[in-house]
Amino acid sequence: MAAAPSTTAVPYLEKVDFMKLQNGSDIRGVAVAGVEGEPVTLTEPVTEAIAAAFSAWLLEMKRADASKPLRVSVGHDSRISAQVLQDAVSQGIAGAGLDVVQYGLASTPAMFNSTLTEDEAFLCPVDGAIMITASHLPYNRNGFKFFTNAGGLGKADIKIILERAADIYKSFTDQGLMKSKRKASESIKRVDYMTVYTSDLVKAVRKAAENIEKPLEGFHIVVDAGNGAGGFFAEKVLQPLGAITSGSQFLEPDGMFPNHIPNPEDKTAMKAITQAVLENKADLGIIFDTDVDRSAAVDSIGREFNRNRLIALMSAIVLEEHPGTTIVTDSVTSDGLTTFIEKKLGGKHHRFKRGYKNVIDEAVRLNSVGEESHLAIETSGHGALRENHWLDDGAYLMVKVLNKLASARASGIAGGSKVLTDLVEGLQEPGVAVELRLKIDQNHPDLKGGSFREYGEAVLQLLENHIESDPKLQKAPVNYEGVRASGFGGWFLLRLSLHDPVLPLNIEATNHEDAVKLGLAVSSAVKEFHALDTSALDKFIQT
Ligand SMILES: O=P(O)(O)OC[C@H]1O[C@H](O)[C@H](O)[C@@H](O)[C@@H]1O
Repeated sequence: MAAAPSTTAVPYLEKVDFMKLQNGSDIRGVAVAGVEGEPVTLTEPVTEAIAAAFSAWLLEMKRADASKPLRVSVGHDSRISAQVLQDAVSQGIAGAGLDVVQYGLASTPAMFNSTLTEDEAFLCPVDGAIMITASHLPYNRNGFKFFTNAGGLGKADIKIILERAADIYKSFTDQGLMKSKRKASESIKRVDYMTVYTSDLVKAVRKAAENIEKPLEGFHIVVDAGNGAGGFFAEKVLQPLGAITSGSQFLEPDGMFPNHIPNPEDKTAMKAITQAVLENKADLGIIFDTDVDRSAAVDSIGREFNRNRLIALMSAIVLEEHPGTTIVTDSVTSDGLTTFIEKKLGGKHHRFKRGYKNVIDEAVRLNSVGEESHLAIETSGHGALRENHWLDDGAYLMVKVLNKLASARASGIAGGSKVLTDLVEGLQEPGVAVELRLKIDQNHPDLKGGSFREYGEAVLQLLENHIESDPKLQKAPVNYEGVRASGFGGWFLLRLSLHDPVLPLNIEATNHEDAVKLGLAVSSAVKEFHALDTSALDKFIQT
């Protein structure tokens, strides 16, 4: 029960209120009031407690070499709550006795990079980094991602930090908060770190192009940053490399995202960049999500390098450099992609679980047990390369694509982005590809007090039994998540969402009719589960 209304800046909160802010390996919540049914959960004191908890965690991690105060960098995307949360985060860090270095508008990968950069003039490397972002979520949300030089924090660390934050929060007083505010205002340092990060990207392309100063001279490349944090890519990366960037759009940060959702998985967003490429007769289009850890591209004739096609392109590039290497992907990749990677490119496709951190951790694990892997990539556009410290960086993925363009030009091959399009030649693409998200009603009596996860697992178990008794369906021989089967010239995967009480169903087939047959197979298996909202599936199989 909540305590009586108080005049303090620190209203009573339970530990569970903190735990609810965990979203896999991120923290996410509501930071702006005004949306019905979505009360603010990331208040300033909550944020300060989380930053203080991260600082305490970091102090423990780095205790051995903490002869001088630890440094933590703080950056944010274009959200309207960014400034308020940046102040609260800074107070949490300063209050814990650590040094705060603010970067202002930044990308998530740049924040990780700041733990690796060796440059004292920019107060680098930092010991820890906090990115304030909620990726492509609506304007009222926000959240945090945390990094050390070992990479992004995982689920288990986030849980510890939130538990600790709940305890710290309990000890907050109005006077204590005033004190940390004063401490922060006296000690915060500001650094233009994005200059360091972008010049690293520029250097990487120049190096790949035998140190030509402007290897992209003559290329016309348009960027769509969706009013997120990625606008820097046009001016600070492409232009110094000689590319023309006119026609680039939505480069100005605007946390209301007035043009489209900054998300390469969003159809409207992809349409917007495709249109910009065609209207400007550009060689290439590049699109980023809000915090630039994801990206996609569009070739000069408007074909998307997105989802399986982006993975195919990146696999082709990486397998040229590392023949035979294993490509780790998420679970919703197509059968056609496996054939392409294994038969055409001579690599190995390891289709693992959904979730960028899962994919990256799996690639790292494979290398540690002697299986060489250089690329971990998700259909969502998250991708990480071994050569880039397994940092999932949408901008770096595009650097690899630019390298390919530049080296083709250097060796006299003309034709704009055709060199890229040719690389994915032969990838079989389904006529129909859908993702239907089936919600589990957590208050339904069918759950019998159990969790939605248990309920979801029961649905999956029954579906698996059905597949085994259906001669038209073949269960995927190797599968790490949910239930995947092939049949009718296509496949489906039903799995539990990483975060929500939802069973996402992916279906791919040559045509709608076959996709419906796959949908019907799932539908007949799950029909007894009344807490499962199958309306999206019902609608699909009726059309
Ligand atoms: O399991 P889902 O609900 O489909 O969500 C899965 C997605 O969640 C987040 O957005 C992660 O950043 C992605 O890496 C992941 O793919």
